Amino acid sequence: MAAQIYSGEKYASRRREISANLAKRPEFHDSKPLPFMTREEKILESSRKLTLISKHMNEIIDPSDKRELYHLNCEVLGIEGNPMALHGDMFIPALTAQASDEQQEKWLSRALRREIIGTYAQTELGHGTNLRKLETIATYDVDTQEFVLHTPQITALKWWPGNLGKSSNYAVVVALMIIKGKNYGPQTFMVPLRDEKTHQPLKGITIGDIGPKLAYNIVDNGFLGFDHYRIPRTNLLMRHTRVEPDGTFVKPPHAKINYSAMVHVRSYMITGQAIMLAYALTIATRYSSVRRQGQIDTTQPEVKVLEYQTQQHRLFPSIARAYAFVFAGAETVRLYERVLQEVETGNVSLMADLHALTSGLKSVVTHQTAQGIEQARMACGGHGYSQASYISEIFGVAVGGCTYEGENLVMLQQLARYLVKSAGLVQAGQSSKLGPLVAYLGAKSDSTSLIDRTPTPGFAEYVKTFQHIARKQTLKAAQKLFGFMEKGDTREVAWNKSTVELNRASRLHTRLYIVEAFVRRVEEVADPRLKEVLTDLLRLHVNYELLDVAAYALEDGFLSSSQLDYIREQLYFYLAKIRPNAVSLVDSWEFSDRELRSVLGRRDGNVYENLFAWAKASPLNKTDVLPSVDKYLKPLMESARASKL
Ligand SMILES: CCCCCCCC/C=C\CCCCCCCCCCCCCCCC(=O)SCCNC(=O)CCNC(=O)[C@H](O)C(C)(C)COP(=O)(O)OP(=O)(O)OC[C@H]1O[C@@H](n2cnc3c(N)ncnc32)[C@H](O)[C@@H]1OP(=O)(O)O
Ligand SMILES: Cc1cc2nc3c(=O)[nH]c(=O)nc-3n(C[C@H](O)[C@H](O)[C@H](O)COP(=O)(O)OP(=O)(O)OC[C@H]3O[C@@H](n4cnc5c(N)ncnc54)[C@H](O)[C@@H]3O)c2cc1C
Repeated sequence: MAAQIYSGEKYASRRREISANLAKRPEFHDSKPLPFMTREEKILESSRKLTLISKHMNEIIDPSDKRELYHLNCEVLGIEGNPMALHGDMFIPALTAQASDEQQEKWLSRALRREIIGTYAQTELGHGTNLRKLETIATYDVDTQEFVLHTPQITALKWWPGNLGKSSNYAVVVALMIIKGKNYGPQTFMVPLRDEKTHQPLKGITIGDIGPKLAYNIVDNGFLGFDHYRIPRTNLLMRHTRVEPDGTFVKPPHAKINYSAMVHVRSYMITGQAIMLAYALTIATRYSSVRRQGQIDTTQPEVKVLEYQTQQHRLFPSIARAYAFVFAGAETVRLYERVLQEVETGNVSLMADLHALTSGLKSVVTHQTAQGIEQARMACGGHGYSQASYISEIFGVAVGGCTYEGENLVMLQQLARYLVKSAGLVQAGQSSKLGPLVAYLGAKSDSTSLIDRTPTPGFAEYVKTFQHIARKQTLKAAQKLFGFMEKGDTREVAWNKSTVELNRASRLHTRLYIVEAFVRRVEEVADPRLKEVLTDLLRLHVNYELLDVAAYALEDGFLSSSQLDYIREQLYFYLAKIRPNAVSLVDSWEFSDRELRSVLGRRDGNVYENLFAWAKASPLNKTDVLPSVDKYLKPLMESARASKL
């Protein structure tokens, strides 16, 4: 099963080897539990481990293999980030996709060797979503052939970029490019921020950390201001866009080609989110198979809480989602890598499809992941609320994905633009021009779903029902938009009046894609035992997901209420059928205890002993009487007693 999850036996077994190797190297382990450390201690600890990784990586992994590096990072550094997180996730991808060969020679090679540390500085105090209104300006000075970076007002301060505050000495900075008074929109520049030897900020640079956040606190998200700060013309990233010495602007082959670092993260983060959801579910499912509370049969001993149907309903559909997301994530990564290669040859035709797909997936997956993690926490009762479970940290890191790389409701609208265009083609009788991801929009629906009309309905019946729902909602939302425009609204106003419905269409389209990705993967499985378990999980998934969106199919009679009852019964049947495999389904992700960092979710199942040992190790328990008691509480109680006398 691990080979299914990790897209092949090779990587699945490499993960095991890497974990086994690290188990023998205590210097790579957390020196104490992360929840017992201050933010400064965590950053120090993470930097210590980063240095070790840098020194010894070649002994443990193949450093050219992104997935091996990712696993090493998960084991050693964990999810709370590290001082070079953005260096790998965005700085290097931005240089790879946007720097010219010459620029790569100069900077990328140094970045890969970690001679310099970089980040991606785009968001500002006043603007994150609307990139066309960023306020940092890069004005071209033809005389000196330099760009002058400037922060004209407080809202123009870069704000949020990860590792900008304290760790990075370079950044790929996004600024509005002005040449001879003309605004050429957001462009990307390579900008030195700190002296390479002293790490002191360079003259003209104001820089620092933005303070603690909900989670992800090992990362020093930062602020940055420029005071007429000059960089050479050749620091504009010029793989696709160019500015000649005389200020002539050479357009790229696609207007949004500079957004590639964002598309990179959106493509990869689907897998990252699946893994974080699986972390929380591993913890909650293991714990639920140890925790005994209450009886189902009063003549029998107390049961494991996992026997309760409500507990199964709380956890198992999310287990199915974690599988669905990791399968969909593998597809997006493949598409991203393909588009990256095609863009190199000048073919930008798939950029719009990739943008639409990743915009929808990042939004739906992050939202459902956060929901699933929070349910996993509640499934652990009181102990879920303790940081010993580590679920609160997993939640905090994962839920950040709803905001970063494009706020979810905004990104759903990006997909909606693509869907509306496709609906326009259908309306114009040009369905043959629809791309493969939206071809279903041009197909005709059956009048009713055939679910429950055959003894064991195949997945095709479910897919058709999801297609019907997504198609209906897309065409309806597009119709709403076109209707407002026909009545005289501008497109923008009409769009704003239709966005709730448009975003619903985007969600339904994306959920259909996720179901289809799951079906595609299960159909490929050759081993009959694996296929059976995954088929059960997929059946749980399609029934759960369909129930969740059934209103759309009920309202036009595509599904009847008796079919709905059938779907509900199927759901309950598969909850019970999956129960014996539940722990194996989470164990198959093969997370080591080190990687999980959860006292509650350890493989040994010795929950109570582990919790007690953890509590005893809490810094508050170093002494029996705290200084705060000596200083305040004792005098308070004493004075209360004295006044009573
Ligand atoms: C199998 C398991 C193995 C595990 C394997 C793991 C392997 C891991 C390996 C490597 C790991 C590497 C990554 C791991 C990542 C995981 C964790 C990551 C943690 C990261 C930490 C946090 C990072 C956060 C960083 C940031 O947040 S950076 C800032 C991000 N900011 C945004 O996203 C801003 C959002 N706004 C926008 O994007 C844009 O403004 C907008 C909303 C898209 C609008 O733009 P604009 O105004 O310019 O355009 P529009 O007018 O709306 O549209 C015009 C047309 O342009 C099209 N368009 C827009 N964007 C694109 C695009 N990118 N591509 C193509 N086309 C685009 C748009 O569709 C319009 O088209 P039209 O035809 O409709 O006109
Ligand atoms: C953990 C974390 C890490 C980050 N790392 C980085 C980084 O490394 N580099 C970087 O540059 N940035 C980074 N960011 C910033 C992040 O990318 C932005 O916060 C994000 O893109 C959202 O933009 P915003 O903050 O401007 O939200 P806003 O756009 O202000 O969103 C506020 C509300 O307005 C709504 N809204 C905005 N525009 C529209 C619209 N057109 N239609 C309808 N509703 C709208 C949103 O839906 C939301 O409800 C990070 C953020 C976080 C949380």
